[in-house]
Amino acid sequence: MKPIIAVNYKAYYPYSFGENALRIARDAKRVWEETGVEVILAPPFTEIYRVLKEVEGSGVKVFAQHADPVEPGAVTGYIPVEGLKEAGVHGVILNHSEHRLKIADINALIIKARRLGLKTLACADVPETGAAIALLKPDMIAVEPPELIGTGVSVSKAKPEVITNSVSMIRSVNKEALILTGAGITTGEDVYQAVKLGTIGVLVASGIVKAKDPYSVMKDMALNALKAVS
Ligand SMILES: O=C(CO)COP(=O)(O)O
Repeated sequence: MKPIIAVNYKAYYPYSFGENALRIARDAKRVWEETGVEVILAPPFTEIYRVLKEVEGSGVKVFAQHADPVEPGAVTGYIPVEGLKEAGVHGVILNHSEHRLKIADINALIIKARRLGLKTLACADVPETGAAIALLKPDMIAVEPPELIGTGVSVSKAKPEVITNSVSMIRSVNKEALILTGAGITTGEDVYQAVKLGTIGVLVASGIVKAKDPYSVMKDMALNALKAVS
């Protein structure tokens, strides 16, 4: 199975927006072409259109960072899944630590996304909630300890047991979901360890988005992920 490098742009300024958002998209396309690794980009809502145009025709997938648990209609400022589908994204991140949702809403959003043909990447803070969310059958689950997010101290090195426990707890209730991890991932070595510990890839933000050269970081991560699965 192909490893996955998912890039959450978050809303870093100026890194996540405008020309910088496009640069990361071009870099991701290059990494996909050169390695064949599955690359997922989750830009801010405002950048979805141009990022999608930039990666068109390549294997790079574009996800939204969030969807609101609302029906389309008089819901000013909210983003229903239907709107994301119309924007052309391939999938959506749900329940990121910085944008949490109630379990009932995660369930309803996963069901709706599936009906509309969108993939779901649901996040969890600890292995136990990862397993609870696994019962809802998202396509992917990323367990990210919040205390390590944005620190540059990787879950792979600081809390490898979070990864191994996530894999065993999630697999006890769901055999299919692709399991990712994240938080503090900055190097190829972090990715190598995450995959060796049983995941199929990583969800990364600052280590790529704020890097001087996002291409070389992504490429190194992709090559290490491939080395770990071989
Ligand atoms: O929250 C994250 C990805 O969704 C992880 O963030 P960092 O990669 O910046 O630690």
